Amino acid sequence: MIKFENVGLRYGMGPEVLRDLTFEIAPRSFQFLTGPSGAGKTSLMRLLFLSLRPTRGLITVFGHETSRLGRADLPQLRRRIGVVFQDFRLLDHLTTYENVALPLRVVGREEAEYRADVVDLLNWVGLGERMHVLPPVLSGGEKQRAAIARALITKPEVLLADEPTGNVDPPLARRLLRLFVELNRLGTSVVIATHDLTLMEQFDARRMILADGRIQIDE
Ligand SMILES: Nc1ncnc2c1ncn2[C@@H]1O[C@H](COP(=O)(O)OP(=O)(O)OP(=O)(O)O)[C@@H](O)[C@H]1O
Repeated sequence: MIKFENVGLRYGMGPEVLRDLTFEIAPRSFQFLTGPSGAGKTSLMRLLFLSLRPTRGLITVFGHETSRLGRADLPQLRRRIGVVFQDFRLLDHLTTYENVALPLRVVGREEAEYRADVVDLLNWVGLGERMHVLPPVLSGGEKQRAAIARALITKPEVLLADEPTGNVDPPLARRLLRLFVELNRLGTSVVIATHDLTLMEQFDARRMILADGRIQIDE
């Protein structure tokens, strides 16, 4: 569903930070993306989300070779990919409920039609009681779960999460992992970028390991 062939990336005139990446993200698959700090995990996540273009090689997303796509084609493909950013990116003037509902609102859906789905999802991530508060009042773990719910509300085919357990304590990290595993069982492909070894030890999944700009895959 996402395919990289000999992909390379450099920023400006700098050295290549990613080199010769060839791999696939299969439908319904689960993988950890790992590697030392600065190895390029965030850069690779941005390539997967089409917010960066590779400097060489081919990236094919849902059957579309991305170098042939114009800017106007990207939003439609991106809607099929959910992303949880390291810094959550919640809007502080909207409630938790409104933040999660936002991706539906921006595509013109009526609230009456989606309200129950948003409430169900908030309950699923354990934020049912917190849906009417503003993000500044949420704890780090609650913000994380709100960001996950917002990424999932459009029922994406792939979920990308960058260090989703970076700001939470170990019991909550385990809970978030269970949430991702459950999501994967329901059919979504999951890519979790993390350097948290304890997290990876809790679930036997494919590991994509970045080092010196190259990728090694442990199936
Ligand atoms: N916008 C940018 N401009 C120039 N260089 C960048 C930019 N973003 C990242 N880099 C460089 O690319 C390399 C990979 O960075 P990236 O943030 O992708 O790594 P990472 O594995 O996510 O690191 P961390 O685990 O510390 O978040 C680093 O050498 C970084 O300095």
